[in-house]
Amino acid sequence: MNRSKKAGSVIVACFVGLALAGPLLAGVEPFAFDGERLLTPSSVNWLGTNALGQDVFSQLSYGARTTLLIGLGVAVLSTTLSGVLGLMAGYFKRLDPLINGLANVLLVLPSLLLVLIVAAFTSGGVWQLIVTLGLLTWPGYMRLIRASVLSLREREFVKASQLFHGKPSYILRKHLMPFIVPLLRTKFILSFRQAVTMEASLSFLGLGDPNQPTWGKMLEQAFHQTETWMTTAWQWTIVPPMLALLLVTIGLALLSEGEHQQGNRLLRSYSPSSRVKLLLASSEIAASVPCAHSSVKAAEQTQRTEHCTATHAGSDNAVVVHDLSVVHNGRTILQPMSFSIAAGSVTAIIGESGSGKTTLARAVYGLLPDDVMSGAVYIRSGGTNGSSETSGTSDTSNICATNGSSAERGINRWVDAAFIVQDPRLSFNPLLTIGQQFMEAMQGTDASSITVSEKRLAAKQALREVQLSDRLLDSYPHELSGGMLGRALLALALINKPSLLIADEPTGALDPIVKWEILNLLVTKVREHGMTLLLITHDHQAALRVADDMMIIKDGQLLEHAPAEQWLHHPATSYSRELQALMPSIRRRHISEEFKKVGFQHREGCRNLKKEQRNVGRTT
Ligand SMILES: Nc1ncnc2c1ncn2[C@@H]1O[C@H](COP(=O)(O)OP(=O)(O)OP(=O)(O)O)[C@@H](O)[C@H]1O
Repeated sequence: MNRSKKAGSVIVACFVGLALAGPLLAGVEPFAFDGERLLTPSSVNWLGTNALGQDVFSQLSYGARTTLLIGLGVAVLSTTLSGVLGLMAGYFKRLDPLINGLANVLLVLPSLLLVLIVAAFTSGGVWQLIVTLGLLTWPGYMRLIRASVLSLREREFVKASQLFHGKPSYILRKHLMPFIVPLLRTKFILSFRQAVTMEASLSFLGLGDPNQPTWGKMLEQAFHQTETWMTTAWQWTIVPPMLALLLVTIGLALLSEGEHQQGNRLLRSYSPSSRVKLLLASSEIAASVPCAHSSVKAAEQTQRTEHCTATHAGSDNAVVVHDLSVVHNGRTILQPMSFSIAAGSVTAIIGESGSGKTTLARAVYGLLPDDVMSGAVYIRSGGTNGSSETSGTSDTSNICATNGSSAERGINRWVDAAFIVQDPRLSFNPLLTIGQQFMEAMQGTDASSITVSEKRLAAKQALREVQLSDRLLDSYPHELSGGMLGRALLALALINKPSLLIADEPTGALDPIVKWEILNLLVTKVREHGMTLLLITHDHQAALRVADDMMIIKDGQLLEHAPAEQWLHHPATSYSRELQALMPSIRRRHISEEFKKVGFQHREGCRNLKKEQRNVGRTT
């Protein structure tokens, strides 16, 4: 329970206590003429007496009963109507026009006028007021709930339940209701508060129930007695009911704010982490970062240290991770780890299911909330704004540009780094065309000088690069096959030429042929543009075939981070040997042969790239 909710609960609980125990403690009826007029507070009359000689404390506590009863009654009735009618309107297409039409009629009616008329005709009876307010205040939240149900109704889990002949009542109760409970809680509190203020206003206007003591009526009586203002009597006849009304509404407001904050928790958890920053003076950061994981025995990692030292010494890192750890609800998911990824390299992260690969990728990309993540991640700035230059070319200038105040900014998603998820359908908004989503991705760049038609041209080019027709720009995601969506996502990730591309099982949902096509395309494009790839995969053979470096994760611990060939021939941990034992030996030999070829080509490519970078650096 958050602080607002706690404070609100305490205040409301105090008034519930007053409503329950107050009348017993007062010992007198609220309308009994018990003492002299306008008696000051004393041990007999705790809050003195009013101008009619009635006990103020007794009226205040009986008033709390009436107020809370009306609040509760209206909240229950209005919330039930909102929930039930919202569910029915959203789920049953035939009932929707009827319920929605009724809601529209009620929304345009002047509800305050209706309440006044009903109160005037029914002498302000408590139950009449509850029914009137309950019947008039459901449409707003009903429409919110209906909208949620309309969208939830199209989700796979609801469709699956319908296919298994789940009864509507079961689907509504089990699958849809849990989603709208937070809305109902907020609605309950808001209706309660609205009813309390409405009742007080009606009583103050003399339209409340004359047989029930209420805070509004106490105020009305006090305001109409001139002695109240001529003497100090206002201190006990006006302040207590006024304060009670104020506190109850503040308590309810705090409760609703607490609900709101709680509801936003999920949303907040997806706000970009401030621990992921742009890599600035990379050499300084790199020098302070131990390359190997501290928990790995020193003897086991001599060779790796050489590799890492070489990586740091070049200060040519695309990613530097410093003391990164992730703890979810007290459970350590990632143990502290520090490493760096060389710019332009492909690093495969492998490990068994649940070892923390996705968590690591999400932490590096800044998708985890700050409160579960500690340490820091630095990512080299990227983005060529769709130009045909390689990101390697832009990197040099970007690193220089970040040596100032702009270096403090967090990374720009899709521009400095991009994330490809296992199911491309989850990355695309189903309601926007592919083209619109490309435009959105390009907004993060320094695109003020680029016109819409130029952006569209860049998007078309990106689609062609992944062998997709540029006509797909006007298609919606559901019109594309899984393989096409995979390619489109790759094109989207490449559009700004980010310096880092994180791919979490990018081919997991595809058939073996398309899988290889996409993986090849991914690695080819990454190499072509001099980008850095962090590839999470369960396919160890594929990882060995395409990766320069391997990262082995087990139980949230970075066991090994070594060049792929070295890892293959000299695994440093028994876990790596176990993983390798699962790979067919014939394929291993084949991969080993391939390494010689691919490794040579890659080294050549890197050398050429660095030469190009130096040349561009000189000319600029
Ligand atoms: N939001 C979360 N709250 C609590 N625990 C989580 C959360 N996200 C992940 N975990 C836990 O962290 C551990 C690692 O999960 P993660 O998804 O990173 O594994 P993985 O190696 O990517 O697995 P897979 O290969 O199956 O995708 C799991 O035990 C998971 O239950």
